[in-house]
Amino acid sequence: MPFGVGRSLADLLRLVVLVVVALVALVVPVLHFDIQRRYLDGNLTTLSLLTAEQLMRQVIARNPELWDYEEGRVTGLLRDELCGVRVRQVIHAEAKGVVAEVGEPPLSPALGHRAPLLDAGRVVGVLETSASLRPLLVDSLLLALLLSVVGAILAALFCRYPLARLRRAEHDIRYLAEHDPLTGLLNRHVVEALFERESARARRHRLRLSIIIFDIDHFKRVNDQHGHDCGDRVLRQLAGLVSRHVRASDYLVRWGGEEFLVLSTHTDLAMARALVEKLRRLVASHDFGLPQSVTISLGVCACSPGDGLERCVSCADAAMYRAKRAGRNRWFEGEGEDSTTEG
Ligand SMILES: Nc1nc2c(ncn2[C@@H]2O[C@H](COP(=O)(O)OP(=O)(O)OP(=O)(O)O)[C@@H](O)[C@H]2O)c(=O)[nH]1
Repeated sequence: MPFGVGRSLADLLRLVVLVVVALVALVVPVLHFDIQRRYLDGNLTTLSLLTAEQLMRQVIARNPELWDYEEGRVTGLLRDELCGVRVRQVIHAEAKGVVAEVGEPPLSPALGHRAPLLDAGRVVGVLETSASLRPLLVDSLLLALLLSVVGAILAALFCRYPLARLRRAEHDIRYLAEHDPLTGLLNRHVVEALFERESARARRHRLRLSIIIFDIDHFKRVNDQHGHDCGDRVLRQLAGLVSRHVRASDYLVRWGGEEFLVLSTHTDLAMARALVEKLRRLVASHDFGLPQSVTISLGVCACSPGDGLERCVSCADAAMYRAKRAGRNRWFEGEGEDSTTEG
């Protein structure tokens, strides 16, 4: 009968790790692309500001066979990297249109610049520089892929080791908070939340919900006559016995010392009566390894829709005390109309 509420710290941490990995894999490549684009843009601007003379000096130094300089005009082709970037240049002579074009126009998306081409202070044409952004995009996409893979591996390792340890610790803490250490049953701290959940479900599906409270008869005598350890053993045996005979959809709770509560879902009063009688007989006929038999007194209450936990418990509790007063080893139902004794 596992019971857990709320989102765990481990779940929250896992979410944070996934968000961080996704952000890094997204933001770093975008930043990388932006920085590279600015760098390229700066280089194109620098190149556009070259004078014809400077341009010629650089170009001829690199490709002397391709270049020709006549009457202060630049003609010819440049296929090279200037200022560290591969560029396409279209050089216009004054009023003569394009006189030189370098390579194919870059595929879009591309960056472009236009600047006057000067020769000895005279404008001899227009220098256009442009560069494709595709290599940068490819680089950034590869970086995103790399970061995603590395991030996924790190996140998987984190979830497998530190997070798994945290999850186990959380599980242990939750188990201790929700269970009774002696019997392993749920403890009374969880009943409020359980009842809220199950009564909401019962209202939605028009089902009935019953509460049974039972208490071991003269348990003090067991402790006094056979010792506290023997009393503990009886409590553990009783818990195991009853939990094997209630439905998986029922909740068996150690309510206090030698008192137990069953929150029985999908159970109306007729079914609850049958259950309490079954439990009473079961315990009374079980061999706990003691000279005397162990019996229980029970109280049952079929909760009405809208009843709170407190009302249902006090109804079942009052019925159980009536059973004690009436001689023990018997059960009463809430509001106390009926009772039965050992058959
Ligand atoms: N061994 C053991 N005894 C417990 C534990 N919790 C409560 N008890 C004992 O349960 C006994 C309950 O005694 P009482 O409240 O007088 O009830 P009772 O003797 O069962 O008598 P009735 O309930 O009236 O039938 C006390 O002796 C408690 O010490 C526990 O965890 N282990």
